[in-house]
Parts: sequence; C-alpha cells; structure tokens
Amino acid sequence: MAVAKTATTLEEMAQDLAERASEQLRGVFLDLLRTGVDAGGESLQLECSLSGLRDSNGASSSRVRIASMGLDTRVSPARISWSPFDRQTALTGLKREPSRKRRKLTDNVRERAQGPGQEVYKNYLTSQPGSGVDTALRKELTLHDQITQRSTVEKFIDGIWQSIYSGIKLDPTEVIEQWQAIESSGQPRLLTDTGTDSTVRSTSVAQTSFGRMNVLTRKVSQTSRTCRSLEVIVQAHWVQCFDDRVAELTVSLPREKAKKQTIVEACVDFSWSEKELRNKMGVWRGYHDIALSGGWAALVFAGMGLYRFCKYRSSFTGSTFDILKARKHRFEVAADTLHPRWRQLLGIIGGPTERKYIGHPHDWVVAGAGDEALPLPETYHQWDKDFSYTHLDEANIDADVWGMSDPRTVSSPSSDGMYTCDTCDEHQSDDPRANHCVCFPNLYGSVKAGPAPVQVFRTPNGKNNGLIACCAFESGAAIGEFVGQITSGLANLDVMVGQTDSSTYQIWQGRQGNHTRFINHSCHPNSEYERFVWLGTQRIVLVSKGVRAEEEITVDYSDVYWQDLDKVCLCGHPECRYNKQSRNLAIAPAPS
Ligand SMILES: C[S@@+](CC[C@H](N)C(=O)[O-])C[C@H]1O[C@@H](n2cnc3c(N)ncnc32)[C@H](O)[C@@H]1O
Repeated sequence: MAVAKTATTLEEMAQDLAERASEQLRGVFLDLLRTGVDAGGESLQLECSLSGLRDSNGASSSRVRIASMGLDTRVSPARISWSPFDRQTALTGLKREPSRKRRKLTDNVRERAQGPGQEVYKNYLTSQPGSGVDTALRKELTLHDQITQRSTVEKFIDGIWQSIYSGIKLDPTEVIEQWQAIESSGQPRLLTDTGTDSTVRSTSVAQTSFGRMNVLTRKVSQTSRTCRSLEVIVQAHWVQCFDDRVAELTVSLPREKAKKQTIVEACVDFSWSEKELRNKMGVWRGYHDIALSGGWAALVFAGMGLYRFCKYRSSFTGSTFDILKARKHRFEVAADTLHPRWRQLLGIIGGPTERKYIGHPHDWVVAGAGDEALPLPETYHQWDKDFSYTHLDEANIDADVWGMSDPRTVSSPSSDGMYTCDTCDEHQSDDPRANHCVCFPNLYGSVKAGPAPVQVFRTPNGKNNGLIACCAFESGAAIGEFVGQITSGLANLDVMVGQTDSSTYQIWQGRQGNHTRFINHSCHPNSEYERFVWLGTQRIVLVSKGVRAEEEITVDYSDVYWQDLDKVCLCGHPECRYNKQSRNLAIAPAPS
C-alpha cells in the first residue's frame, strides 16, 4: 500500500487501521476460543502490518506492525496476548517523530485505563502490583479479561450511561447565570463574595479560598459541559438543515450540484474554506446519526469520546446504530428522571422540551429493543390493579412491630463516640471528612454517589420484571443496600430474613424499597448478599461477583426459598436446580 500524505494524516490512518485491526483480531481469537478450537498445544500468532510506506524522502520504509495477537493453547485455559498499535515501531518505520496531536491520539494505553466505563479492565491493570500501565497492557490476559474488554461501541455507550448517572447537571439557565455573573462586574465574583454556598464552610484563609475555588470551578465546568452539549445539538441539527436544503435544490439541480451549492452557501456564512467545512461536516454528521438512532439523550450525554468516535467513524456500522436504537428509550428514561431539565437544551433548535418520563428512574420499566418504557404499576396490574411502589433510600422501621427500636442494632459507639468497622478496623462516620472506612464507599461514608446505574426491565422469559446493569460492576462493588420495611411476622410473602445476636427481623419490599426489590433468582448468580455493619447497625448489601454491562443482575435466593415453593425456576442456567426437569426428577427420580 503506497501512501503519500502528510505525516499527521498517515499516522492517523495507521492509528485508525490499528484500532480496527485490533478489534477484528481479538474477535477472531475470542470466537476461536469460544468454539473450543483444538490447536494441538500450539502457540499461534496473528499479525497485521502496513507495508510499502515511504518516508519523507520518498524512500521505502520497513514493514510497520500495527496490531498483533498471540494465542497460546499450551496453557490451560488458553491465553491471548495482545500487542496494540506500537507507536514506537510504527513511527520509526515512518522515520518521523510523533506529532504532539498524534502523541495524544495514539496514547490508547492511557485512554484504555482512564476512559469511562473501563472499571473492570482498569482494576485488572491497577491490581498488578508495581506494574506500569504500559507493561500491564502487554501482559498476557486471560480469556475472561479479554472478554471484559469493551469494544469501541460499548465504550461509547458506557460513556453515555456514566454521564447520565454522574452528578453533572445540564441546565441552560446555568450558562446564562455564569454569563451574567461575568458581565455585571467583570470580576470573578465567587472568589470575592462572602459565599453562601453550602459547600463553603471553611475557616482558615487557604481553606476559604479553596472552598470558593471549588465552587467556581464546579460551576464553570458545569457551564462548559452544558455549552458543549448545546454545541453538538446545534451541529447535529445543522446537518439536518443542510440535507433539507440539498433536497430543496435537487428539485431543479442534479444532486451533486445541489450539494456543492449548499456547501458554498454554508462556506460564505461560516467564512470557512470548503475543506474546513467538509472536515467539520464529517464529524457533525456523526453527531446527527447518533441523535437519529439513539435519540437526543445519547448525543447530549455522550462522554469525552464523542468527537473521536465521530471523527474516526470506525464503528459507524448498521449494528452500531441498531444498538443505539435499542437503547433510545432507556437513555431517555434515565435522562428525564435524573436530569429533569436536560430537554430544555433542545429549545435552542426549537426541539421538544417537554419531559417524557416523569418521576423516579424506577417508576419506569424499560422494555424490549426500541420499545417505549412502561409505567411500573402497569406491570403488576394482572395481580394487583392498585399496585403502587414507594421508593426508599433508607430502611423504614415498622413501628407497630418494633416501636422506637431498630432490631438491626448490633453495637454501640465506643467511649469517644466513634464506631469502628469490624471488617477494616477503621473509624466510620456519615461525615465524609471524618470517615476512614472504605468498605463500600459508594454506599457509606463518602459523598453520596448518585443512583446505581441499573434499570428495572421487562424480562423476556416470564419472570415479569428484573434488574439490568447499564454499566459493569466489578467484583466486590456494592450494587445497593437491601432496603425495605423492617418488620416481622409476615407469612407467604417474599421477605429477606435478617438476624443479629438478639433479634430476628424481616425486610419486606413488596410495596416499598429500592431497586434490589426487582432482582430475580439465578442458580448461577452474578451477585450475592453480604452482611455489613454500618454505625452499629446491621445492613444487607448486594455485592457484585462481576456483573457485565447489559447483564441481568441476579442472586441465589437459596434452597430454603425454593424448597417448599410451588414454582419453577426460569433462570435458564444449564445447572438450574429448580427448573421443570430438576423438580420432576426430585419428585420422581428416573429408574436406574
Ligand atoms: C423479589 S421479586 C423479583 C422481581 C419480580 N420478578 C417482579 O417482577 O417483581 C421475586 C419474584 O420474582 C419471580 N422470580 C424471581 N426469580 C425467578 C426465577 N429464577 N424463576 C422464576 N421466577 C422468578 C418470582 O415470582 C418471585 O416471587
């Protein structure tokens, strides 16, 4: 392949090819491993190279390896070793120094470790003691680690979920407020005001200015994020207007001429060269296509990777758009319920600003690919016409049963008024500045993390609703506390039984609780309940055993639950203990 282009373009092309090839090679090997290929104890190497490249003097350079993957079937389980785009070799091959831009773009190692949605993979890397990220990436990865690597599309979708579930606040009024603050005084007001913001509670001079700087930085970052969203909305909409103008001109002109004339009109208005406009248009069309398939929420909440995703377009395939289409209503449920004002941003292009999904995120049950979400009560009407569900953040004690006492209490504070964690031995406190226990930081002791990135979904196989993970939960991460009404004496209802040295209690979630209420049983679950004591009170926490994005979250309800139940388990696992066959066999074993 002879290439005669500028260094930047060539490097970009090599990077683009490397990314595509790496993804393909990995897929090929993973498919082989999944089908149980018998490579006869061999070590195989698959390589992808660029050859015929010329350096700046026009001389041929050596072959440049852009991706390589090894499969070692001599070990069990078979291992894949992966060498991504080797910038050093590639650029030596091209006899050119990496440009500053390229250095950033090709630094996929760091991006892989830091990009949104990389929790599972990131933890693999950081769990290698003393290993630098670069060396860790080159380490041999097990099949499981390889599978948990996310494709470009999956990473992009992770980015959307992460920003929807993060604390970012997208609100056009913020932009106006910040602008007015600058215009009215020309001073950085937050730095000179006495400050009434609740986050500014400092005492020393440095603390005071740090606190104010925190507030200013938060507000400006938020404003900038909102502006960026406005920018991509306008640019995506511009593409629609461009297409409409071309269509209009096509009535009297051949299509190519109509397009050309529309570009010229735009260049005049933008004061840009045609090349500049065409480059921008390519990216903006990407924004337009994302909004068209995944809805405006997908575009507005796209993470940091949006520009890159649209610039390189290596994942712009029909299946990517199908994946986004399938999630459109799911993104909207989360965006509407967690960011009630986000649709106001669409006002800038005269788009619809009315919220579609109102209420709590779990007031809605997301349905099959591309279907609108259903109101939660509707999904229980066949059993209870008046079904309603109260969302709780904390357990609620049934005073008729327990009066003013909490049956979950297991210990009192020590003489200094502090509680110590019996797992990590550190002080616990609801004040993040005084807390040292890091056992479940997304649930206790830290600044409250946002809601867990999970949705109630319609199961396709007769279990009614279930809980689906939008993002991966690495093994050991808390998915939520089992929150409901703390009571006792209920019979014939699904309850969690809790026990301390002095009492036995039930947690009932039938009509009040949190998302853990919707978790189904599996004989091969991906999460489990753990007891944990927070501030002297027993808590039951749902902990991941390694949940992947888009997977149903399940637990094992235990044999005690199923024993005398007149029900069949629908978990579908090959080793299901309570499916129709297992139950029939248990009742009438086949004659030997
Ligand atoms: C705590 S709820 C889970 C959410 C429930 N699917 C719903 O729609 O409300 C427990 C109930 O879900 C159903 N369920 C959970 N796991 C199941 C499984 N593996 N097979 C069949 N039904 C299941 C049973 O009806 C069970 O009583």
